[in-house]
Amino acid sequence: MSTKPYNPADEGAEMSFRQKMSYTDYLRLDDVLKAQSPLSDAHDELLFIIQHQTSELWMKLAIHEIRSAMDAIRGDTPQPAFKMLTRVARIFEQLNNAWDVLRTMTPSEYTEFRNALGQSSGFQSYQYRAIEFLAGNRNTAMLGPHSHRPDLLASLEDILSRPSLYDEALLLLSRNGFDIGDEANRTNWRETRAENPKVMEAWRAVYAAPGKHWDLYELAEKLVDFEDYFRRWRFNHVTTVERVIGFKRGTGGTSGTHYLKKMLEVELFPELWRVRTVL
Ligand code: HEM
Ligand SMILES: N[C@@H](CC(=O)c1ccccc1NC=O)C(=O)O
Repeated sequence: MSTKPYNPADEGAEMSFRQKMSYTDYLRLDDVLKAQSPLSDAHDELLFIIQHQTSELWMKLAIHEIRSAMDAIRGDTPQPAFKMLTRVARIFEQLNNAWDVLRTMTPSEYTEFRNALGQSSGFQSYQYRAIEFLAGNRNTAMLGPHSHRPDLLASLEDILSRPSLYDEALLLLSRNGFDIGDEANRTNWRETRAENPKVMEAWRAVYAAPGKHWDLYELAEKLVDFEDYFRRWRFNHVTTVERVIGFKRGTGGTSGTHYLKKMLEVELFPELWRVRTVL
Protein backbone atom coordinates (compact mmCIF):
# COMPACT_ATOMS: atom_id res chain seq x y z
CA MET A 1 0.00 0.00 0.00
CA SER A 2 1.55 3.33 -1.02
CA THR A 3 0.53 6.76 0.25
CA LYS A 4 0.52 9.73 -2.12
CA PRO A 5 3.84 11.67 -1.81
CA TYR A 6 3.49 14.91 0.10
CA ASN A 7 3.15 17.92 -2.19
CA PRO A 8 4.11 21.32 -0.63
CA ALA A 9 2.01 22.99 -3.35
CA ASP A 10 -1.07 21.81 -1.41
CA GLU A 11 -0.19 24.23 1.38
CA GLY A 12 0.63 27.05 -0.99
CA ALA A 13 4.30 26.58 -1.98
CA GLU A 14 4.83 28.55 -5.21
CA MET A 15 5.83 26.17 -8.01
CA SER A 16 5.96 28.44 -11.06
CA PHE A 17 8.53 31.22 -11.48
CA ARG A 18 8.05 32.04 -15.15
CA GLN A 19 7.03 35.63 -14.29
CA LYS A 20 8.49 35.92 -10.81
CA MET A 21 11.89 36.36 -9.24
CA SER A 22 13.16 33.01 -7.98
CA TYR A 23 15.93 31.97 -5.59
CA THR A 24 18.27 31.37 -8.56
CA ASP A 25 17.41 34.79 -10.02
CA TYR A 26 17.85 36.76 -6.78
CA LEU A 27 21.21 35.13 -5.92
CA ARG A 28 22.47 35.25 -9.54
CA LEU A 29 23.38 31.60 -9.16
CA ASP A 30 23.86 31.13 -12.91
CA ASP A 31 26.75 33.61 -12.70
CA VAL A 32 28.13 32.26 -9.44
CA LEU A 33 27.93 28.56 -10.31
CA LYS A 34 29.35 29.04 -13.81
CA ALA A 35 32.47 30.73 -12.43
CA GLN A 36 34.43 27.54 -11.63
CA SER A 37 36.71 26.59 -14.51
CA PRO A 38 39.35 24.02 -13.54
CA LEU A 39 42.38 24.08 -15.83
CA SER A 40 43.32 20.44 -15.27
CA ASP A 41 41.62 17.06 -14.90
CA ALA A 42 42.77 16.76 -11.27
CA HIS A 43 39.88 15.81 -8.97
CA ASP A 44 40.92 18.29 -6.23
CA GLU A 45 41.14 21.41 -8.38
CA LEU A 46 37.41 22.12 -7.87
CA LEU A 47 37.93 22.02 -4.09
CA PHE A 48 40.82 24.48 -4.47
CA ILE A 49 38.79 26.89 -6.60
CA ILE A 50 35.70 26.79 -4.38
CA GLN A 51 37.79 27.24 -1.24
CA HIS A 52 39.27 30.43 -2.66
CA GLN A 53 36.07 31.78 -4.15
CA THR A 54 34.14 31.31 -0.90
CA SER A 55 37.03 32.95 0.99
CA GLU A 56 36.85 35.94 -1.37
CA LEU A 57 33.08 36.24 -0.80
CA TRP A 58 33.58 36.26 2.97
CA MET A 59 36.37 38.83 2.53
CA LYS A 60 33.96 41.01 0.54
CA LEU A 61 31.60 40.98 3.51
CA ALA A 62 34.47 41.65 5.95
CA ILE A 63 35.47 44.74 3.92
CA HIS A 64 31.86 45.97 3.93
CA GLU A 65 31.66 45.57 7.72
CA ILE A 66 35.08 47.15 8.41
CA ARG A 67 34.23 50.18 6.27
CA SER A 68 30.93 50.71 8.09
CA ALA A 69 32.63 50.23 11.46
CA MET A 70 35.14 52.94 10.49
CA ASP A 71 32.30 55.31 9.49
CA ALA A 72 30.62 54.72 12.85
CA ILE A 73 33.83 55.40 14.81
CA ARG A 74 34.53 58.51 12.73
CA GLY A 75 31.00 59.74 13.48
CA ASP A 76 31.51 59.35 17.25
CA THR A 77 28.86 56.62 17.40
CA PRO A 78 31.08 53.60 18.11
CA GLN A 79 28.26 51.33 19.39
CA PRO A 80 27.20 50.00 15.94
CA ALA A 81 30.90 49.42 15.19
CA PHE A 82 31.08 46.89 18.04
CA LYS A 83 28.52 44.67 16.35
CA MET A 84 30.21 45.00 12.95
CA LEU A 85 33.64 44.18 14.36
CA THR A 86 32.18 41.16 16.14
CA ARG A 87 30.86 40.04 12.76
CA VAL A 88 34.30 40.54 11.17
CA ALA A 89 35.85 38.32 13.86
CA ARG A 90 33.15 35.68 13.19
CA ILE A 91 33.89 35.86 9.44
CA PHE A 92 37.53 35.10 10.20
CA GLU A 93 36.42 32.26 12.44
CA GLN A 94 34.43 30.94 9.47
CA LEU A 95 37.52 31.26 7.23
CA ASN A 96 39.57 29.50 9.89
CA ASN A 97 37.16 26.56 10.02
CA ALA A 98 37.26 26.30 6.22
CA TRP A 99 40.92 25.19 6.39
CA ASP A 100 39.64 21.84 7.69
CA VAL A 101 38.15 21.17 4.26
CA LEU A 102 41.27 22.18 2.32
CA ARG A 103 43.49 20.16 4.65
CA THR A 104 41.96 17.00 3.22
CA MET A 105 44.05 17.66 0.07
CA THR A 106 47.41 15.85 0.20
CA PRO A 107 50.66 17.01 -1.43
CA SER A 108 50.22 14.27 -4.06
CA GLU A 109 46.76 15.60 -4.96
CA TYR A 110 47.88 19.26 -5.08
CA THR A 111 50.91 18.44 -7.23
CA GLU A 112 48.54 17.09 -9.88
CA PHE A 113 47.37 20.61 -10.74
CA ARG A 114 49.88 23.04 -9.14
CA ASN A 115 51.59 23.64 -12.52
CA ALA A 116 48.30 24.82 -13.99
CA LEU A 117 48.29 27.74 -11.51
CA GLY A 118 51.24 29.38 -13.29
CA GLN A 119 52.44 32.37 -11.29
CA SER A 120 49.03 33.13 -9.80
CA SER A 121 48.92 33.18 -6.00
CA GLY A 122 46.90 34.41 -3.05
CA PHE A 123 49.64 37.02 -2.75
CA GLN A 124 47.74 38.79 -5.53
CA SER A 125 44.39 38.80 -3.66
CA TYR A 126 43.37 42.47 -3.75
CA GLN A 127 40.59 41.93 -1.21
CA TYR A 128 43.07 40.40 1.25
CA ARG A 129 45.34 43.39 0.69
CA ALA A 130 42.37 45.72 1.13
CA ILE A 131 41.61 44.14 4.53
CA GLU A 132 45.24 44.53 5.62
CA PHE A 133 45.38 48.13 4.40
CA LEU A 134 42.00 48.96 5.98
CA ALA A 135 43.04 47.45 9.31
CA GLY A 136 46.35 49.37 9.33
CA ASN A 137 49.05 47.04 7.93
CA ARG A 138 50.18 49.26 5.06
CA ASN A 139 53.06 48.55 2.69
CA THR A 140 53.00 50.22 -0.73
CA ALA A 141 55.24 47.47 -2.13
CA MET A 142 52.15 45.24 -2.00
CA LEU A 143 50.50 47.43 -4.67
CA GLY A 144 52.88 45.99 -7.31
CA PRO A 145 50.86 42.91 -8.31
CA HIS A 146 47.88 45.18 -9.06
CA SER A 147 49.70 47.69 -11.31
CA HIS A 148 48.19 46.06 -14.41
CA ARG A 149 44.66 46.76 -13.08
CA PRO A 150 44.12 50.53 -12.71
CA ASP A 151 40.66 49.97 -11.19
CA LEU A 152 41.98 47.75 -8.37
CA LEU A 153 45.03 49.94 -7.88
CA ALA A 154 42.78 53.00 -7.51
CA SER A 155 40.63 51.33 -4.86
CA LEU A 156 43.70 50.25 -2.87
CA GLU A 157 45.23 53.73 -3.26
CA ASP A 158 41.98 55.21 -2.04
CA ILE A 159 42.21 53.11 1.15
CA LEU A 160 45.82 54.27 1.66
CA SER A 161 44.83 57.92 1.32
CA ARG A 162 42.61 57.73 4.42
CA PRO A 163 43.02 56.71 8.07
CA SER A 164 42.93 52.98 8.83
CA LEU A 165 40.53 51.31 11.27
CA TYR A 166 43.16 51.61 13.99
CA ASP A 167 43.86 55.26 13.07
CA GLU A 168 40.12 55.95 13.47
CA ALA A 169 40.23 54.37 16.93
CA LEU A 170 43.23 56.54 17.87
CA LEU A 171 41.51 59.68 16.57
CA LEU A 172 38.51 58.74 18.72
CA LEU A 173 40.85 58.50 21.73
CA SER A 174 42.10 61.99 20.87
CA ARG A 175 38.57 63.44 20.52
CA ASN A 176 37.83 62.00 23.96
CA GLY A 177 40.63 64.01 25.51
CA PHE A 178 43.48 61.49 25.41
CA ASP A 179 46.91 62.75 24.34
CA ILE A 180 48.10 60.73 21.31
CA GLY A 181 50.86 63.21 20.43
CA ASP A 182 51.56 64.18 16.79
CA GLU A 183 49.29 61.44 15.53
CA ALA A 184 46.31 63.67 16.18
CA ASN A 185 47.55 65.96 13.36
CA ARG A 186 48.68 63.31 10.91
CA THR A 187 47.88 63.81 7.22
CA ASN A 188 49.91 61.10 5.45
CA TRP A 189 48.25 57.71 5.92
CA ARG A 190 50.11 55.72 3.23
CA GLU A 191 52.57 53.85 5.45
CA THR A 192 52.15 51.84 8.64
CA ARG A 193 52.47 54.18 11.60
CA ALA A 194 55.28 53.83 14.13
CA GLU A 195 54.46 52.59 17.62
CA ASN A 196 53.75 55.50 19.95
CA PRO A 197 54.27 55.53 23.75
CA LYS A 198 51.55 58.19 24.16
CA VAL A 199 49.02 55.88 22.50
CA MET A 200 50.12 53.06 24.79
CA GLU A 201 49.60 55.36 27.80
CA ALA A 202 46.14 56.33 26.51
CA TRP A 203 45.08 52.67 26.20
CA ARG A 204 46.56 52.00 29.65
CA ALA A 205 44.32 54.69 31.11
CA VAL A 206 41.29 53.20 29.32
CA TYR A 207 42.02 49.71 30.66
CA ALA A 208 42.72 51.07 34.14
CA ALA A 209 39.19 52.50 34.38
CA PRO A 210 36.85 50.55 32.06
CA GLY A 211 33.72 51.91 33.73
CA LYS A 212 34.79 55.47 32.99
CA HIS A 213 35.69 54.85 29.33
CA TRP A 214 33.39 51.94 28.48
CA ASP A 215 33.03 52.63 24.73
CA LEU A 216 36.79 52.94 24.20
CA TYR A 217 37.37 49.86 26.34
CA GLU A 218 34.84 47.84 24.35
CA LEU A 219 36.30 49.10 21.06
CA ALA A 220 39.80 48.07 22.16
CA GLU A 221 38.59 44.57 23.00
CA LYS A 222 36.74 44.24 19.66
CA LEU A 223 39.95 45.20 17.85
CA VAL A 224 41.98 42.68 19.83
CA ASP A 225 39.39 40.02 19.06
CA PHE A 226 39.55 40.80 15.33
CA GLU A 227 43.35 40.59 15.34
CA ASP A 228 43.25 37.38 17.38
CA TYR A 229 41.14 35.66 14.69
CA PHE A 230 43.21 37.24 11.88
CA ARG A 231 46.40 35.82 13.44
CA ARG A 232 44.79 32.40 13.58
CA TRP A 233 43.98 32.68 9.84
CA ARG A 234 47.65 33.45 9.08
CA PHE A 235 48.76 30.53 11.26
CA ASN A 236 46.30 28.08 9.68
CA HIS A 237 47.42 29.24 6.23
CA VAL A 238 51.13 28.77 6.86
CA THR A 239 50.56 25.39 8.53
CA THR A 240 48.47 24.19 5.57
CA VAL A 241 51.08 25.53 3.15
CA GLU A 242 53.93 23.73 4.93
CA ARG A 243 51.85 20.55 5.01
CA VAL A 244 51.10 20.72 1.27
CA ILE A 245 54.24 22.22 -0.36
CA GLY A 246 56.83 22.13 2.44
CA PHE A 247 59.46 24.79 1.76
CA LYS A 248 59.04 25.06 -2.02
CA ARG A 249 59.04 28.59 -3.42
CA GLY A 250 55.57 30.07 -3.85
CA THR A 251 53.97 30.38 -7.28
CA GLY A 252 53.80 34.11 -6.55
CA GLY A 253 57.60 34.18 -6.35
CA THR A 254 58.15 34.57 -2.60
CA SER A 255 60.12 32.13 -0.47
CA GLY A 256 56.78 30.49 0.41
CA THR A 257 56.56 29.08 3.95
CA HIS A 258 59.49 31.27 5.10
CA TYR A 259 57.70 34.40 3.82
CA LEU A 260 54.42 33.41 5.48
CA LYS A 261 56.19 32.69 8.79
CA LYS A 262 57.64 36.19 8.67
CA MET A 263 54.14 37.59 8.13
CA LEU A 264 53.08 35.96 11.43
CA GLU A 265 55.06 38.71 13.17
CA VAL A 266 52.85 41.48 11.75
CA GLU A 267 50.83 43.34 14.38
CA LEU A 268 47.80 45.34 13.37
CA PHE A 269 47.16 47.09 16.67
CA PRO A 270 50.56 47.00 18.43
CA GLU A 271 49.86 49.18 21.49
CA LEU A 272 46.77 47.10 22.30
CA TRP A 273 48.99 44.04 22.67
CA ARG A 274 51.79 45.90 24.43
CA VAL A 275 49.47 47.44 27.02
CA ARG A 276 48.68 44.04 28.54
CA THR A 277 52.14 43.86 30.07
CA VAL A 278 51.71 47.06 32.07
CA LEU A 279 48.21 46.50 33.47
C1 HEM B 1 47.09 24.37 -0.64
C2 HEM B 1 46.69 25.56 -0.40
C3 HEM B 1 47.56 26.77 -0.41
C4 HEM B 1 48.88 26.89 -0.66
C5 HEM B 1 49.89 25.81 -0.99
C6 HEM B 1 49.20 28.30 -0.55
C7 HEM B 1 50.45 28.82 -0.71
C8 HEM B 1 50.80 30.14 -0.56
C9 HEM B 1 52.14 30.67 -0.66
C10 HEM B 1 53.37 29.87 -0.92
C11 HEM B 1 52.05 32.00 -0.50
C12 HEM B 1 53.19 33.03 -0.54
C13 HEM B 1 53.12 33.84 -1.81
C14 HEM B 1 53.67 33.10 -3.01
O1 HEM B 1 54.88 33.22 -3.27
O2 HEM B 1 52.89 32.43 -3.69
C15 HEM B 1 50.66 32.33 -0.28
C16 HEM B 1 50.17 33.59 -0.05
C17 HEM B 1 48.85 33.88 0.16
N1 HEM B 1 47.79 32.99 0.11
FE1 HEM B 1 47.94 31.00 -0.04
N2 HEM B 1 48.07 28.99 -0.23
C18 HEM B 1 47.04 28.10 -0.15
C19 HEM B 1 45.72 28.39 0.13
C20 HEM B 1 45.22 29.64 0.28
C21 HEM B 1 43.83 29.95 0.53
C22 HEM B 1 42.68 28.95 0.68
C23 HEM B 1 43.71 31.29 0.59
C24 HEM B 1 42.44 32.04 0.83
C25 HEM B 1 42.09 33.07 0.13
C26 HEM B 1 45.04 31.84 0.41
C27 HEM B 1 45.37 33.17 0.40
C28 HEM B 1 46.65 33.67 0.37
C29 HEM B 1 46.97 35.06 0.59
C30 HEM B 1 45.98 36.17 0.90
C31 HEM B 1 48.35 35.18 0.48
C32 HEM B 1 49.17 36.47 0.70
C33 HEM B 1 49.60 36.49 2.17
C34 HEM B 1 50.49 37.69 2.52
O3 HEM B 1 51.00 38.38 1.64
O4 HEM B 1 50.67 37.90 3.73
N3 HEM B 1 45.92 30.82 0.23
N4 HEM B 1 49.92 31.18 -0.30
N1 LIG C 1 51.01 30.07 -3.85
C1 LIG C 1 50.57 28.68 -4.03
C2 LIG C 1 49.51 28.66 -5.08
C3 LIG C 1 48.26 29.03 -4.46
O1 LIG C 1 48.01 28.65 -3.35
C4 LIG C 1 47.25 29.80 -5.18
C5 LIG C 1 47.29 29.87 -6.56
C6 LIG C 1 46.28 30.53 -7.25
C7 LIG C 1 45.25 31.10 -6.55
C8 LIG C 1 45.23 31.03 -5.16
C9 LIG C 1 46.25 30.38 -4.46
N2 LIG C 1 46.18 30.33 -3.10
C10 LIG C 1 46.96 30.90 -2.19
O2 LIG C 1 48.05 31.37 -2.34
C11 LIG C 1 51.74 27.75 -4.33
O3 LIG C 1 52.86 28.22 -4.31
O4 LIG C 1 51.49 26.58 -4.52
